[in-house]
Amino acid sequence: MAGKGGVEHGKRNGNVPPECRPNPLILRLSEQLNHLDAFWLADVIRNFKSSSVIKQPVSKFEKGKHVNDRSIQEHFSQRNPPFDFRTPGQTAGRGKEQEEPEMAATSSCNLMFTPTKPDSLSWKLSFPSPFTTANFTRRQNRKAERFVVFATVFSDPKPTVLVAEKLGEAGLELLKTYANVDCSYNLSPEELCTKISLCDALIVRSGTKVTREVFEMSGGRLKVVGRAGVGIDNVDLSAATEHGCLVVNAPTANTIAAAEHGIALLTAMARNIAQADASIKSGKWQRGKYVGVSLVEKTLAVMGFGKVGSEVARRAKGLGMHVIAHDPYAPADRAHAIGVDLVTFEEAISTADFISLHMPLTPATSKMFNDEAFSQMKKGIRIVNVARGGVIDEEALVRALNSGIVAQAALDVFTEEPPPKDSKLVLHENVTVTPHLGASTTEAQEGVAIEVAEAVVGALKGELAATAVNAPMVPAEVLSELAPFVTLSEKLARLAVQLVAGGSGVQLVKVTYASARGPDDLDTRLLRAMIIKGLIEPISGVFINLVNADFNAKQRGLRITEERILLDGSPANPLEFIQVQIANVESKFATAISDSGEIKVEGRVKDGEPHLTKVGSFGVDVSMEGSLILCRQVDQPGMIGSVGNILGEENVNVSFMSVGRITPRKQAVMTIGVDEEPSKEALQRIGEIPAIEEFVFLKL
Ligand SMILES: NC(=O)C1=CN([C@@H]2O[C@H](COP(=O)(O)OP(=O)(O)OC[C@H]3O[C@@H](n4cnc5c(N)ncnc54)[C@H](O)[C@@H]3O)[C@@H](O)[C@H]2O)C=CC1
Ligand SMILES: O=C(O)C(=O)COP(=O)(O)O
Repeated sequence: MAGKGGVEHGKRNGNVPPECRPNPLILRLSEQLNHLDAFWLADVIRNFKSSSVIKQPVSKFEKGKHVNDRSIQEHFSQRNPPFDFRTPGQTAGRGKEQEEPEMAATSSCNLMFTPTKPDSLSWKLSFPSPFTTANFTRRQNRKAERFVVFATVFSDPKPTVLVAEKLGEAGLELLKTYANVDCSYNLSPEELCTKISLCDALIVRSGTKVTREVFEMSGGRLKVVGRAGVGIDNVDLSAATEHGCLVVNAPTANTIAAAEHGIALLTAMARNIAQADASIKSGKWQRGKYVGVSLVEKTLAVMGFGKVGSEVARRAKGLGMHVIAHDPYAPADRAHAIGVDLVTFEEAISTADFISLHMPLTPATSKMFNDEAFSQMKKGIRIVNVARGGVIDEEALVRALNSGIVAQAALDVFTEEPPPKDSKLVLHENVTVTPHLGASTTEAQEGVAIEVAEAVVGALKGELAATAVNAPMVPAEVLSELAPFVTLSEKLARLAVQLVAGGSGVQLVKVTYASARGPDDLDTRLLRAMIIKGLIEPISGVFINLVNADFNAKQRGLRITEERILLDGSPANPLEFIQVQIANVESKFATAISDSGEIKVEGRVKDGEPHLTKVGSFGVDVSMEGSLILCRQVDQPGMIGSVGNILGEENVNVSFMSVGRITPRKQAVMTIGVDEEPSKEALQRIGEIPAIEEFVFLKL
C-alpha cells in the first residue's frame, strides 16, 4: 500500500511507518486522498463528541452535494481555527503542539475503527474505499490538556469499479488494468446504496436499478455508470446528470444477438415450438394441436427501426415476409435501402400480421400498446417483444389474447423482471416467454463487456466517451483541436466573473465565437460547458463538468446566449477569438465595462496557449497563467518600475508585464502576471501609487 495520503502525523506513534514524518496534524488534500475519504474523515472528526475534545465540530457535508477539492477545503477552512492545508513540505508549526488543530476520531457509521491494542491510544481506521486505511494516534497536549489526534492515511490511487452484474471476462480484464474491480452481484438496493460510496464507477446490465438514491448516496464519488448493453431505462438519467455523473452504454455489441432472438421468438411462436416441446416432455404426442402458421408473404411491422429493428427487418425479408416499419425518427432512405416502407403507427398496427417491437422504453413509448392500440389491430395478430416489457400494457395484452385479437405473443421482456410467478400473461397458453435473453449470447456478452469497459476506463481517465448517453459526444479529433479553446473558455469565464462587483448576481452571459468555420463545423457545446464551469465554480463549491454544466446553469438562473461571428479567411483554426460578456452587473474594475455596458473579456489561442486580448474596450496581450493584476493608470513613465518594485519587495514573482494604451500619456491598462498572490499590504501599496486609477487582482 502506498505510504502517502491525506493526513500526516506525529512520530510518537510506534505503528507509523518511517515515511510519515513527525508533522503536526496537516490535512493534505492530494489525489490519493479521494474526496469520499475526506468526506468520511470529516464525519469521523465530527463524531468524536464523546470525549468532548472537539470545540467546533466539523459539520457534515450535505448529502448528495458534490464534494471536490474546493468544497472540502472550504468546508475545513470554515472551522475556527481552520485546518492547515499546507502540503507536507510546508510544515510550519512543527513542534509547536499548542498550535496544532484539535482533532480526534472514533468509530462512525460503518467505518471499521479498532484500537490497535486494548486500551491503546492508537487506532486503525478503514476508510470507505477498501484501499485506504488510516492510523490515528491520540496524544495529550500537555500544556493545553487537550487531545490531539495524528493520522496517516494510506491509500491506493487506483479508482474502484463496482461490477454489479455478470460481465464478460475480457471486459473485466480490461477494467483490472486500470482499476480495482469489485464484482458484487445480486446486491439489494440497500446494499448497492451502501457500497456505492466506495466506487468511482458502476457497471450494470438491465437487472440493476440505478436510482436517484444511488447517486445521492455516492457522495459525489461516482463518476461514471456503464450500462453493459443498450437500454438505459434502468438508470435515472436526470439524477446522473444532476450529479455530474456520466452514463455510457454499449450500444452496438448486442444488436445481432437481440435481432436473432427476435427472429427465434417469431419462428418459434409461429410453429408452437415451446408449447410442443413441453407437451412431448409431459408424455404427450399432440400433432393436431400444434399446427402453426407460415411466415412467407405475411406482413411484419417492425416498430422502432433502429439497430435491432433494421437487423430484424433484414432477416425477416430473408424469410420471405413483407416488412413495413414505424419509427418517427428513422430516415426513410435507410429503410428503402433494405426494401422496407416507413409507415404511420396506425397503418403499421392495422395492416400487420406480425408485430415486432424494437423501440426504447421512454415516457413516450410507455404502454403504447394498450387497449386502444389492440382494438385497431387485425384479429389474430402475433406479437414479439424483445424491446422492453413496459412498452406494452400487459393487462391489456391479456385481454387482447383472451378475446382473440392477439393470437399469440412471444415475450423476452416484462414490466417487472422477473415477472410474478402467477402472472396471467406469462402463464397464458398462447404466450411464449424467455427470461430477457435477447443479449445473452457468448459473443454479444464479450462484445458488450469490452465496449463498456473501454468507455468506463476512458471516462475515468477524463476522456469524453463516444457512447455517452447524458453528455455531448465529442469525437477525439475534434476534442484535440478544441483543447486549447476549452482552457481559454474556462479561464475567460473565471476572469469575467471575478470582475463582477460583489452582490450583483450574474444572470445573463453572452458568449461570442469568432471563426472562419461555418456553424456546422464548430461544435461549441464543450466550450459552453467550460464557460459555465468558469462562471460557477469560483463562486460556489459545486463541481461542474460537461455532464452537469447546463443543468447547473439552469438551476442558478444563469442564461448563456451564444453568437457566432463568421470571419473571412482560412478555417484552419477552429476559432479566432472568444468573447465573454456579463450583462446587467457592476464591475469592481470599471475599465472592464465595454462601451455597450457589459463586463467584457476577449481571448485568443496563441502558440497553443490561451491569451487574454481584451478587457472592456482596452486591448491587452497576456498569457493566461498564474494570476493577474489589472491596473488602469495615467500613462506616464516609470509605472512598470513602481509596481514592479513593490511586488519585488514583497517577494512576489512577476511572470510578465504588459501595457495597452488608448492614447499615449493619457490612459493605459497594465497587466501584470504574478506567480504568488500578493499580500493585502502589497495590493494596498499598488493602489496608493498616485497614477493608478483602479486595479484588481484576479486568480486564473
Ligand atoms: N431483450 C434484450 O436483451 C435487448 C433489448 N434491447 C432493447 O431494444 C431497444 C432497441 O435497441 P437498438 O435497436 O439497439 O436501439 P436504437 O436506438 O438503435 O433503436 C431504437 C429505435 O427506436 C426508435 N423509436 C424511438 N421512439 C419511438 C417510437 N415512439 N415509435 C417507434 N420507434 C421509436 C428510435 O428512433 C430508434 O430508431 C433498446 O432500447 C432496448 O430496450 C436491446 C438489446 C437487447
Ligand atoms: O441491451 C439491452 O438493452 C438489453 O436489454 C440487454 O439486457 P442485459 O444486459 O442482458 O440485461
